[in-house]
Amino acid sequence: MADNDTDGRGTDRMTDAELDDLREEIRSIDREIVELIAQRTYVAESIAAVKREEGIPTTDEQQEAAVMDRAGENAERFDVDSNLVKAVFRLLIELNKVEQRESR
Ligand SMILES: O=C(O)C(=O)C[C@]1(C(=O)O)C=C[C@@H](O)C=C1
Repeated sequence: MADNDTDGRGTDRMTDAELDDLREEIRSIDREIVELIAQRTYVAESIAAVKREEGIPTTDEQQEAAVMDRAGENAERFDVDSNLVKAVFRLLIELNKVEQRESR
């Protein structure tokens, strides 16, 4: 970052340190997100195994609708854009469906 610390109080260095800390926080959150996605995928693999044994189809539209409803409710609870959160969950469901189909 350019050194434009004109007030002589080290503001720039402070800002850099603050940004580093915040980005470290994001890095740690990103890792947790991927860990949770992996956990969700493992559980879905167990669900897929049960479905296979029982001869139940991979896709359960009612369950998908319940997941999407919950995503919307949780987004509102945490004050984030519910359409964007639902788009993320749509991708998570698709990820599981691809994996479930591949393991059939
Ligand atoms: O709950 C299930 O039956 C799942 O297989 C999990 C899941 C999901 O990712 O939430 C995936 C596919 C189904 O269509 C519905 C939901």
